Order: sequence, then structure tokens, then C-alpha cells
Amino acid sequence: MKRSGIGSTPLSGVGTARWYRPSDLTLPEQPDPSAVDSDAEQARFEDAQATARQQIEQARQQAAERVGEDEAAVFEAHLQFLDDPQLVDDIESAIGEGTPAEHAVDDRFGEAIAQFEGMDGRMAERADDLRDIRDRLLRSLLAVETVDLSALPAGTILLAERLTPSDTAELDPDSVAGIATVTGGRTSHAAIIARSLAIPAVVGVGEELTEIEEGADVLVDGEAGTVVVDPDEDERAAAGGVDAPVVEETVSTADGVEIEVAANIGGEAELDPAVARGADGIGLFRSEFLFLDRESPPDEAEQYDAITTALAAFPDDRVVVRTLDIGGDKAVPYLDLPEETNPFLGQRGIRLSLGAHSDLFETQLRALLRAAASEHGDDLAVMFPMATQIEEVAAAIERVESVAADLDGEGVDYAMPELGVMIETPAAAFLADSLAERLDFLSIGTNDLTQYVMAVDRENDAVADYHDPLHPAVLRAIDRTVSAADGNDAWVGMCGEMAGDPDLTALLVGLGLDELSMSAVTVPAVKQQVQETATSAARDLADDALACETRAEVLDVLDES
Ligand SMILES: C=C(OP(=O)(O)O)C(=O)O
Repeated sequence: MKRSGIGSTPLSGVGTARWYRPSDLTLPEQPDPSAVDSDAEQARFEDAQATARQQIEQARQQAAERVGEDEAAVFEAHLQFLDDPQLVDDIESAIGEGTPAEHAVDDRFGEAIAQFEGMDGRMAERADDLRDIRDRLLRSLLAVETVDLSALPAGTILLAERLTPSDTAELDPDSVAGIATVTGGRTSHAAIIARSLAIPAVVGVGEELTEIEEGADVLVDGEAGTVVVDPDEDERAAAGGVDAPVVEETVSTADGVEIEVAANIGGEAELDPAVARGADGIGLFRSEFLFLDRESPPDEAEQYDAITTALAAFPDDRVVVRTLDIGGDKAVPYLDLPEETNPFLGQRGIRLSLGAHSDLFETQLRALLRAAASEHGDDLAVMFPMATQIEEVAAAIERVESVAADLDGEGVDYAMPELGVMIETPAAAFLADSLAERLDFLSIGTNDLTQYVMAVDRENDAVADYHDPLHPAVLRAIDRTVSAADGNDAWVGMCGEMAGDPDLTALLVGLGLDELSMSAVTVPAVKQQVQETATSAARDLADDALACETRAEVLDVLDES
């Protein structure tokens, strides 16, 4: 049985279906108190407490090893809440009066959570801790299995309603043979991370996916965008995957124009695959991924290590680090970002760095400027996300200069990296010439640029058809950006997912991009395309595409090329 979705990582894998259902904690209906065996419920509660205690202790140990004792301290607080005499008393009295253990836990924790939510600042954050402990107890009482995403058995095909970016970042590419999700688009961050980890993925399959049973034999074909249960030999053999020889050197077009083909990464785990696939450096280091899935932000030393590790992996190539781009679909619970109706249009990227989280921006800039003075730091470049105003970019440059002055005053070694900006909003594309005048480079983020030009949520598979960078409006925004860079002696790259589609390489070369940066998995195929492209023909192709008024016409132009 074959189901179709959106092919996201163009690789295929076969394995055993495993459902990830993180939050199915629906309570059974509450029986009459007279029908409840209070002693048995008390014993169930004590067992659940013991299990939770053991899990929290284990989480504490892991956090201490991975991120340090300070971050692990939060679990001490969890242990105290778990044994809080008032809370435990209340739960046990409710059980004694004939309330089943799960209802007693849910009710009493619910009250405590509501109390904390009504308080200010740090106290309100305690509500999250209580939710965490309540959910641990409920999972144990309801026998809801928790799946440890970082320790899945080899050959797992992970099925889920949706995955968050941090869920996906936890996956071990050596054990996960594929991912398929009910919702999600090709440029959602979970899909992007899966691609960076080279995990075959199909997203946006729809409700049909839920019919696949736990333990089924499943093929995920990320090239064709299909999920097949019990695939036969022919289906396995036909499953797609981008396949091209790895070329380590920088490649040139057939007529000698050099194009850098770099990789996008979110963290250290993606460096080796990027090197192995012959990437010419890093065109986008999504530094915000260093901030996800933890209890507090990484400090200057940890960020410095992450940046210098990336520089050392590519000692002769450029490494472009994007400053913190949180907000949108990248939630960071410990930062207490405001709840917003339209988070993609709200406090994101540079807006937060210059506003509510200027402290984090300063720490990050210190780490970056110091890394620029490190052994391989000459090729470090830094870019700002989500800019819409010249004032923002001017303010960001000022911050860089003031951090440099501070480091200077402290006698700390630093150097100035190249500075650039992401072109991912229509405002930035319209202002590209003014931006290029002030900066060393522009990097086009087509995932967001398409989202904002087309007024389409990149996460929403119901409108996924609108999210197509081949729409003439997006192509014209790209063209405008490239011309602005050329006219101002700045280099121009593209780090949105469009750059990684080998079928579009000739078009992008024709549009005049100097650099293309993508999930490492497609680097070899894009390099191959660059080598087979002649720039004169590519320019004609781009001119024809730019003359189109509809996406259908653009597709016809590409088909005919
Ligand atoms: C590269 C981009 O940034 P991100 O996908 O991380 O938002 C983009 O928007 O194209």
C-alpha cells in the first residue's frame, strides 16, 4: 500500500515502523469512588513516583555530562517538587477518598500549575517544571511508553503526527532509516534538520499515514515522496536517491565560472557529513540550533567552541554563521518568548537580538569575533537574519563594533569577520542595494523569502503548493538581490532549500549566484550540475524564466531547457 506526501530528504530507507506519540495523555473516564480500590491506587501512585524519580535522576546525570552541572540543577528542583509534602499529601488524600491515581495527580498538579502561572517571572516558569513532572507521572500511570528519540533501534522508520526541530535534532542518523509525518512542509525546520542528517523523509502525508501499524515493514522514498507498507523487491529496487560522485574541489561551470557549493548545518554532528560530501565550507550555520533542547543558553565559551570546530572542519573554506534566529517555528522555552498569534510575523531573528535578547546577541558576537581571530578564523563570515530595515542592520553593525571595542579594552584577541545579511523578507529584497552598500555579502533565504513574498505559511501543508520559489514574484526578488550585490561589489549566495535542488542549478547559475548552500546530501549532485552548465545558456534560461508571469510558464521554460 503506497501513500504520497512531500519528498523532503531525497534518499530512501526501509525499516520497521515505530510511532512517536509524545503527548497522548488522555485520562480514562473517572469511575464512581465506591468502585475504586484506594490501596491499589496508592500503590500505583508510589510506583509512578519511583519511576519518575529514577527518570529525573537519569536526566540529571545526562545533563551534567552533556551541558554541565548548572543546567543539571533544574532536575534537582524537579526531584523536590516530586516529593513536595503538600502536593503528595493532597494527592494521597484524594486517592484515599476514591479518586483514581491518574485523576488525583492531574487535579492536584493542575491546581499547583495554575497557581504558578498566575505569578511573575521566574515563578511562572516553575509551572513548566510542574507540567513536566505531572506528565512523567501520568505517562507511567497510563502506561504510555515514552520513546527516547536519541536511542531508537537500528532500522527504525519513525512515524509521527509532526516532529519539532528539537525532536529531529535528537535522532541518530545511524539508527533511523526514515521519517514520515502526517503534517509538515519541505522547508519546515524539522524537515531541514532531517535533510542535514541525511535521514530519508517524507512529510505532509496526511491522515492516511496513521493507518500504518506499529512494527510494519515500511519504505520511505524521499525522492518520490512516497511511503510504502510491505514494499516488494521491485519497489525497493526502484526507490530513489540522489547519487553523484563526491568532488572535493570547488567546481566551475563548463565555461569556467567558479561557483561555491557549500553546506547548511545546525551543529557539530552535521560537519562530518558535509566534509564527506565535498562541501566548499558552510554557507549557513544555523546557530540557533545550539540553543534548542536544553535548559539555558550556551555561554560564550561553548559558542566559541562550536564556531571554531566548524572553522577547523573547513580550514580553507568560508564558514558563514547566522546569528540567533529564534521565533517562528523555533521555540526556546527557557527564553520565555511571548505567545503570538502569528509567530512568523512577530518577534524573530534580529528583532529579538536588538530587543528583548540583546544580552544573548552580545555574548554571541563576543564568541564570533574571538573565533575570527582563531587559527582558521580568517574565513569566518557572520550574517543577520530576518532584517527588514536599514536601521536594524546599522544597529547590528554598531553592536559588532561596540563588542570589538569591549574586547579591545579587555585585551582579548579578536578580528572582524565579513558581515552580511539574509535576504528573506520582501523588504530586504527591495532594499537589497542599500544593504549591499553597507555589507560584504547577501545570502538569499528562499524558504522564508517565499513564505513572505507569497503570504504562505511554510509549515502548512494545506497551502504547500503556494510555497514555491519558482513563482515569478520570488524569482524577480532573487534577480533584484543579485543585481544589487553585483552593483555594490558584494558577493551573493543562496542558502534556502531552493539552492539544493539539482534541477534548478542551471537556473540559479543563470541568475548570477556566486554561492549555493544546502543540506549536505545534495552537494555532490549540485556540483555535478554546475560542471555541466554553460553560463551563457544558463543566462538565457534565467532571462526566459524572469519573463514569465506564472509558475506554470516557469515550469514549462525549465522543462524545455
Ligand atoms: C535558509 C533559510 O533560513 P531558515 O530555513 O533557517 O529559516 C531560509 O529562510 O531560506
